[in-house]
Amino acid sequence: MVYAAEADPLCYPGTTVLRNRLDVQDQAGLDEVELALFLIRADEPIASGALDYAHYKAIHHHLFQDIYDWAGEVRAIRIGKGGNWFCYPEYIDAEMIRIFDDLAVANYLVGLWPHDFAVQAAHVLAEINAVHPFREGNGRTQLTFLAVLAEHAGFTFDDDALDRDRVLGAMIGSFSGDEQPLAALIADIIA
Ligand SMILES: Nc1ncnc2c1ncn2[C@@H]1O[C@H](COP(=O)(O)OP(=O)(O)OP(=O)(O)O)[C@@H](O)[C@H]1O
Repeated sequence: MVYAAEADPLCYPGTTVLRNRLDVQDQAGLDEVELALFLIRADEPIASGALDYAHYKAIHHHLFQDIYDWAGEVRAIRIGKGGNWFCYPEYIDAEMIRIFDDLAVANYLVGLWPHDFAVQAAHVLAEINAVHPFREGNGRTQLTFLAVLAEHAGFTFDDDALDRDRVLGAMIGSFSGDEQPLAALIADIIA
């Protein structure tokens, strides 16, 4: 997805196309290979971990390692979408550590009824989305982590039930503080 961003050293000069390991310099071509390589990695077992910030970064690295040298690394520039600016880069680490500390205190949402899991997981996802730690690949990392979190808590997670437009609408709503559509979406895809 194309971001509103400052001049970005990660992009080819004079473009908004991210430098990539395949050296594809047009956005349509990059979108195509990025999706193909992502799908291969998404099909592999996802890195196991402690459901902490390091694990979250390892998931991003796993998914995007074939495409970007900086896979698993936090962005260094300010970015936003649709008029919403995400966390400034200098505060990303502190915010992510806080979010994952809260998740640990909540015992990783284990032992909850599905409705309560959905409400609390929606809050975690909304917070991570507001931080948007990576330059690209945040949405796919969020959903992959949600699947890991749901399965760890004993739920099954139905990827196929994810509707892109519904996810987008729910995430945008959550940015403005309305987490209910995101909670309803999560409740619909876990069992
Ligand atoms: N205007 C917005 N405000 C808040 N969040 C947004 C907005 N537009 C998109 N998002 C969220 O940002 C995430 C997408 O981030 P990013 O483009 O880095 O990830 P991606 O994996 O490359 O893209 P996608 O999720 O579209 O496949 C998604 O969770 C999406 O719902």
